[in-house]
Amino acid sequence: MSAVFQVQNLKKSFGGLAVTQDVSISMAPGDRVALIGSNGAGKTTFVNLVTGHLQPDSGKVTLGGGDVTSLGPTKRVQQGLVRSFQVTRLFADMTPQEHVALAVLQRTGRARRILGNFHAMPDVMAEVGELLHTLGIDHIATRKVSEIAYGQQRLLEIALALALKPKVLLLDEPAAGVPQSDTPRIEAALAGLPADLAVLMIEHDMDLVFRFAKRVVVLAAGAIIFDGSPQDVTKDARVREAYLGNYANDRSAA
Ligand SMILES: Nc1ncnc2c1ncn2[C@@H]1O[C@H](COP(=O)(O)OP(=O)(O)OP(=O)(O)O)[C@@H](O)[C@H]1O
Repeated sequence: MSAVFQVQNLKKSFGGLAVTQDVSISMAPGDRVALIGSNGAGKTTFVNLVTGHLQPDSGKVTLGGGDVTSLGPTKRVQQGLVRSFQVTRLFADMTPQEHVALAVLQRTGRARRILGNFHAMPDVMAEVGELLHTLGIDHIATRKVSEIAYGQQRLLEIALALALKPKVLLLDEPAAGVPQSDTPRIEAALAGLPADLAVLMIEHDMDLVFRFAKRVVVLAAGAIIFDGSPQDVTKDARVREAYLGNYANDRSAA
């Protein structure tokens, strides 16, 4: 299938430090890719280059075949490249329903009529209901964010990203900070993401990576050292040395 998202030969240095070194990744609709790497490997910088929060020194980012390298974050979102919102950007006094309604209104160019009467807009209410249902948080739709569990807030982040109808979704550690007892809910939500959406997930939890990803990309010192199947990643000598170490040994012993 042809690529919906491509990064070609991306480079970025901070002073003398090359943080992104000739990185190329291509994703097709429906891809489920995990980006892993140790602390300081360059994952956050890579995501910021992709979203437009940072400009590369050289290289190209294309979305649906169009070059978006010189576009800022807002334009990239409008074209379908969406990063999940962060819990820190949720409003404590607003409900999940209001958050998602606002995102839908924004996407459909009706944000000026903010919240006032979205209850009277059947299309908005239907979409909000469906999204909250997809993420398994419809039962807390009208509670304040300050009253819902952290794991539910993280699911709301994903609902907000989906409300923008992305073609490519970047998920930044969706299970980080979520109690172990709630991670199955996050995994179920991830399993229910739209089949044609390309998803790139940055994640440290290797169990989640192996359950979610069909492909794993490993960054080390700003460069891609592996891009392949989850089965092969644990066998790769460079990956074991740079990152997986004990995890790979445990899995092969199991
Ligand atoms: N604005 C900046 N100025 C200078 N150096 C930076 C800047 N941003 C990141 N770096 C450096 O670039 C390297 C990669 O950082 P980055 O945050 O991208 O890694 P990471 O893989 O996301 O790490 P973590 O998992 O800890 O978030 C680090 O050595 C970091 O100190």
